[in-house]
Amino acid sequence: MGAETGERPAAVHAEGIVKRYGPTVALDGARLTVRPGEAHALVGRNGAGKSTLVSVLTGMARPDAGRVTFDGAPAPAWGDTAAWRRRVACVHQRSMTVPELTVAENLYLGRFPGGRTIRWRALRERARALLAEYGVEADPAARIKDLGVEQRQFVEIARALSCGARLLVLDEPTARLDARGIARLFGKLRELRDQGVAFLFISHHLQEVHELCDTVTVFRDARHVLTAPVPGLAEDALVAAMTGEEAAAARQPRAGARTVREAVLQTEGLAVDGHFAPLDLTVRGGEVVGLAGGAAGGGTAIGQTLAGLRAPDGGRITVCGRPVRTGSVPHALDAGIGYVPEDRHREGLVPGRSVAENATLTVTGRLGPLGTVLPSRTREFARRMIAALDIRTTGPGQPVSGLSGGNQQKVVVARALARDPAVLVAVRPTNGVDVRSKEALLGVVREVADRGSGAVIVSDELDDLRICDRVLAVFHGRVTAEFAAGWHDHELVAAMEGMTGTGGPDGPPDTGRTAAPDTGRTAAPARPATDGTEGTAP
Ligand SMILES: Nc1ncnc2c1ncn2[C@@H]1O[C@H](COP(=O)(O)OP(=O)(O)OP(=O)(O)O)[C@@H](O)[C@H]1O
Repeated sequence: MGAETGERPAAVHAEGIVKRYGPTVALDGARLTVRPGEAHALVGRNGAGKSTLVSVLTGMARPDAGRVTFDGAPAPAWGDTAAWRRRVACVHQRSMTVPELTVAENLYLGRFPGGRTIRWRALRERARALLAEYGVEADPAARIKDLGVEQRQFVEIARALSCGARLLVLDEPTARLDARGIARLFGKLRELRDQGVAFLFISHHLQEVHELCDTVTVFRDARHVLTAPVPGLAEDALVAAMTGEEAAAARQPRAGARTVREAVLQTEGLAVDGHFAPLDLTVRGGEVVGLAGGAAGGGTAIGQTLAGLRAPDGGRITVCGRPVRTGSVPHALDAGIGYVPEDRHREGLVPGRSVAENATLTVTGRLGPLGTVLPSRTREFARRMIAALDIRTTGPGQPVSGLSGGNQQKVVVARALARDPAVLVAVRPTNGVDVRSKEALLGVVREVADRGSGAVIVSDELDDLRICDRVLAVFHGRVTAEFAAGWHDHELVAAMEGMTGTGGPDGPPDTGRTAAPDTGRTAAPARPATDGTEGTAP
């Protein structure tokens, strides 16, 4: 924001922050300064201390040492929640709304106007006015659980800012949004910034940092290592600061020529009304197949149906030629389908259990004993996975609740691999995982296929799809095009958004994530898929 705000005290300034969790030093003398009206990114590898700093800056965690000021004034007293809320607003990695309550109730949770007697009609009217003030389209009477991720986040932003704060902290807000949702979120953030709101934005998507932020701070191993203006900062330099290594050439495993074996997974006419049309899919051993599409495209529902979490309205699934009873998680598991869910919090982990236990528990084993897996094998498998997936933990015995978000996601992937699945079905497997760990994780998926299993990756992340031998674009629940390895980003992005067979040869620059829909792209023609099983790139 330049000279006019340069003299003003920082929106938030933190220095010398130390935070320990038992033997883990989550922050070690960390510092950060966000200027008024600034869009400031905070990046770093999984476990670098970003979310811990967010907790300290929002009054949710008490640092062991250090100082925080807002607008030059000392941070509120520990425990004075209302005072913290007036200083800083926060949208967390995990939704802090109450799903069963209405939008209006959530907006005024813990601060119902009018004292003890709640006047519901007046509350809804107030909520309506508040939502309108922040340009949020949501019905105050709707239950939060019936809203999409994006609307829920906007409600959280409105709630957070309505307490008077001029500083908004967003911890991985784009992790569960598709390209259109991200474009709308960024539009809203830019509007808020024009009104003088500063924000601290945490993301593993470096192109989002470039798109939205003026300044970036890098944390590594619990410490501040760099603060620099975003324009002119090369991505290599940013990654080097995050990893402490010289930037390596892209090591992303890519699909290549492979031995493709017999079919490990087949679906015939598999369909869920309102989610996806009859799907005939064949995945062979040695093959990684991508289902490319945004969150609402139907890919997630396909993944859930394959995993037995959803009962299909029609169709069959076979694994290695044997029929699988659909709509049953135990049968899918027994048949050899390993599953990485999109939402690690809801479908993923048992927080109180250790990394080793979680890595070997099956979904159905959640409440029961560890089944046939012996503890020593459990630990051994966990050790191998900790190394292969680069999980930052004090050891296999650490409870997963003590792991950072990205490291928890890696445990979910480890668990899906524990049973040596015939086919691995992974929905957005690198969600929340840092740039370097992403390479390791995708490399592991590639190896699983190279050893003879099949894999299906459901994602709209181009990096996830790059390791696939072929990619089927899914739009509005239908496979609309098929691409062999070697596709161009712009043609796949266009197909994911339902644009098949339009435009000319030039596309938007490759960004790694599907571009927002308003980037003015033109797409190369994609060949429409026939049955979703065979095909070549256009
Ligand atoms: N409640 C907790 N108990 C024990 N250890 C914790 C707890 N919260 C965080 N840690 C540890 O502190 C370190 C920093 O974690 P933090 O969540 O701040 O990382 P992060 O940079 O946000 O990572 P990610 O990108 O994966 O979200 C990690 O080693 C983590 O295991």
